[in-house]
Amino acid sequence: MSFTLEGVGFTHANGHRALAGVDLRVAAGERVALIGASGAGKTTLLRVLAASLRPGSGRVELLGSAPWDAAPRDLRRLRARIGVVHQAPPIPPRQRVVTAVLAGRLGQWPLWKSLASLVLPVDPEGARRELARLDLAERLYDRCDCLSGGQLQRVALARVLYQQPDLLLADEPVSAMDPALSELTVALLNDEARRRGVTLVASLHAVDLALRHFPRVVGVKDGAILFDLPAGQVSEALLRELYAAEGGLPLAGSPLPSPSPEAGPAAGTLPPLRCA
Ligand SMILES: Nc1ncnc2c1ncn2[C@@H]1O[C@H](COP(=O)(O)OP(=O)(O)OP(=O)(O)O)[C@@H](O)[C@H]1O
Repeated sequence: MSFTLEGVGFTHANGHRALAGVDLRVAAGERVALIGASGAGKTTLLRVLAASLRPGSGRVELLGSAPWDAAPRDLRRLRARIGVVHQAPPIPPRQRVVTAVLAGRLGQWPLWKSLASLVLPVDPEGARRELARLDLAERLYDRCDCLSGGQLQRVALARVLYQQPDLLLADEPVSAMDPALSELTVALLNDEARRRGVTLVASLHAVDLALRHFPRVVGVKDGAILFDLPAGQVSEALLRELYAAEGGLPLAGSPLPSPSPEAGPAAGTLPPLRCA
């Protein structure tokens, strides 16, 4: 089992109950989409799965260990095996793209290597390779505050691809991308998970993307699981119930261009900071 949640509940400090009685078991290598209206609890659920939020009730087991019973060092090791793509990537604005991508392995490298990489990137070719998969290789040495929201999301995805985690969590990873790029990016995430046998859980606003790319779809409503079904069994009636408060189904649309990986600048020395 990749993870097990049993009766998980979480209430915010202001008394707002974000999760209640959530049961979810996902086997290693499964690919699961979380869908649901805004405020349903998807981010909170992903934060519990990332071992960054301790639930107030219930049992959590992640990658074979109970994070909240583990010693601090074991908890750090566990977190290094979990890759998270945040809704708004927490990337320092002045950081170069290459450094942001290589940060994916900070939890796995010895301290000297992590510190060295902050000064002179230790594996620019590795970073370039992952960026190329997202058609962003030419921005390798740019500063992150020179990127658009969608480009920044691709940097965050390149970072998690570089990390090679055992459990990959993505919170609305394509929310700032246009429909065509969203389609390509969600397909890439699924290909990566399939190829490496990694467990993938992604929350998505676009229902059509979720149904097209993920074998298993979990509908979250009011902090609880409304349904947990193979994508082919998710009916329109269930979707209407899930999004009743939103007055319509959120869709992305899906024209499909082909990827065009581009070579970036030569590695080795750092070119001056620039905004391309
Ligand atoms: N820090 C907080 N303090 C109080 N309530 C919060 C906090 N963060 C989230 N909530 C509430 O918890 C509930 C679940 O929020 P969550 O972010 O998990 O939803 P979501 O499904 O990810 O929404 P969205 O799709 O808009 O990102 C919401 O009602 C939200 O208002």
